[in-house]
Amino acid sequence: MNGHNDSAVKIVNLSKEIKGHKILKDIHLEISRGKICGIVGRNGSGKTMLFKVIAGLIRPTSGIIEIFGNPITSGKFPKNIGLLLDKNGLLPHYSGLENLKLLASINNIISLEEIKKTLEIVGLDPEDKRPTKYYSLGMKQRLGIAQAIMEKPSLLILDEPMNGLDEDGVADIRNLIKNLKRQNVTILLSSHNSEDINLLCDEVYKMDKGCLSAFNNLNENNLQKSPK
Ligand SMILES: Nc1ncnc2c1ncn2[C@@H]1O[C@H](COP(=O)(O)OP(=O)(O)OP(=O)(O)O)[C@@H](O)[C@H]1O
Repeated sequence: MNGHNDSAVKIVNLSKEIKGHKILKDIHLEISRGKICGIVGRNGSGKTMLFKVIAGLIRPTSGIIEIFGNPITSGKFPKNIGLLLDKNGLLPHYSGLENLKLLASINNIISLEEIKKTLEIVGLDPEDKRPTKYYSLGMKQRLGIAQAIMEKPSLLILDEPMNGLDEDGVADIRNLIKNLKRQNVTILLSSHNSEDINLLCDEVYKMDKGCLSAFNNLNENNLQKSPK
């Protein structure tokens, strides 16, 4: 294996402009297979946009993105990427299990047993028949994470995975992320919590007004949410 084959994510000269507004500016990023890469940055700095472009949900204005050596084609969501975004698009009138069954039917590569097992892994009861509209924020977040990991992606993108979770929830998800790393899953995650970033990430980048740079100076001041 040469170095190139160890690259999980390779981004060169990536920019995204919407209506004259530069949202991502000349981004370069390379993540090796099996690493956890953290992205920090203020609200509105462009983290979510970067994740959407990497996942092929939004077409970049210019630049190259390769996932495990394959160029991303926008409009096609790659099967080896699991994605958790801040809005998780759950169907409110269906149970957690029904939501996942419906999503799993798109690719049809996992069994009902595997779906139920994933719900247990994230701490939800597969037999819970309540519609997700009655779920707490933390339960919805757990279900979103289950959706992202259920098909065992090689690259997992987690936008603020700890959002809405209580202390036990945060501990559960941290353990889950560490376990996935042991299985050589490459993880890209954003967080406003310096402890999560410190504990979990092998490398950290900071997004600032659409520019991405290496970041080594982790403290609360640098991770503040937004200018007040
Ligand atoms: N579809 C769109 N059209 C126009 N502007 C957009 C669009 N989507 C995002 N933006 C803008 O791009 C910028 C980056 O947004 P993004 O959601 O990526 O920030 P973020 O770093 O993820 O913030 P947060 O920490 O709040 O999640 C913001 O100024 C936002 O208003």
